[in-house]
Amino acid sequence: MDRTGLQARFGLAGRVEFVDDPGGMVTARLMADEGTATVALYRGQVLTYQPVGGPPLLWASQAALKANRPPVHGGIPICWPWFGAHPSDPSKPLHGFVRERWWQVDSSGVNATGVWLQLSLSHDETTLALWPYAFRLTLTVTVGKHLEVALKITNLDAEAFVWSGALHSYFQVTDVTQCGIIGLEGVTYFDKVTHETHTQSGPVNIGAEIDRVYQGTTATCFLEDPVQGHTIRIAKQGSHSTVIWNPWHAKAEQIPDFADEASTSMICIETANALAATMMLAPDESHTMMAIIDRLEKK
Ligand SMILES: O=P(O)(O)OC[C@H]1O[C@@H](O)[C@H](O)[C@@H](O)[C@@H]1O
Repeated sequence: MDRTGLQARFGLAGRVEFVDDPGGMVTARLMADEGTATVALYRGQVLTYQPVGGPPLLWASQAALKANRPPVHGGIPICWPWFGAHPSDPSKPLHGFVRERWWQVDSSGVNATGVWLQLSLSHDETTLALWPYAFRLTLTVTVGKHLEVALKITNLDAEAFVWSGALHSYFQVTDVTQCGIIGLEGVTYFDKVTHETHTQSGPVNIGAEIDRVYQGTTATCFLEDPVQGHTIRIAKQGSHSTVIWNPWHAKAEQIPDFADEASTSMICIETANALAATMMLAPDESHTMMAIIDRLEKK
């Protein structure tokens, strides 16, 4: 559907409007009294979130958006139905296939939590060729006092299926080397850089490549940015692992559209179900994984 058709069906005066992102792709802008967010319909990807009175909280590669070259690093890409490499076939796309598809707009509205938009994506011939199960995903993005991103996964198949995935959130920081992530103390993680397992002690600090899957954790994370003078709070539901990722300078150079300075101005804290948190869904069963993001000002 074109932008005018979307505006006529799902636009809400002063609350929901359809605009183009820097790459000319149609994007929904949600405007609440407490903040704004944009959601790209291609990829089903939240691109921006800015609470009123504060800076943007999500980082996105402007070069990637302009070029519209997959994968677009930034905002909140959705990894599904597998996280990372496909478990048995490395030729299949990293992080699954739903971030390179058009999502359908189902509805929009305003409720007590804020301004919301619901998108959905279901199986088709191309998804069945990559992954042989019938499914439906609904993505509900709500902006109010927080940004809430809820991914509901429903098994429409006659067989049970196993999935892993993530809301792969990129956060904007001033200088990541001065930040700390609180909330993962005592949690065991698999380090994808060294292939070792360790237990976190104290805050997570970043000064080199980091790619870790923290396992068996439902904890809220707090990203402290002393230069900005605020903390970004990332709470979650229906998620049993948290992924922390920054490619750092050398790896960033190998990623198209990932400017070198991005290594110090962003950090991914991903609401995930990965590795040991891989889930099985029986026919007709659903599961919702949700990230709830807001900003705490330094008192
Ligand atoms: O470049 P992509 O496909 O968006 O993936 C980025 C990164 O995503 C992280 O979640 C993974 O743990 C990393 O291993 C991966 O490199």
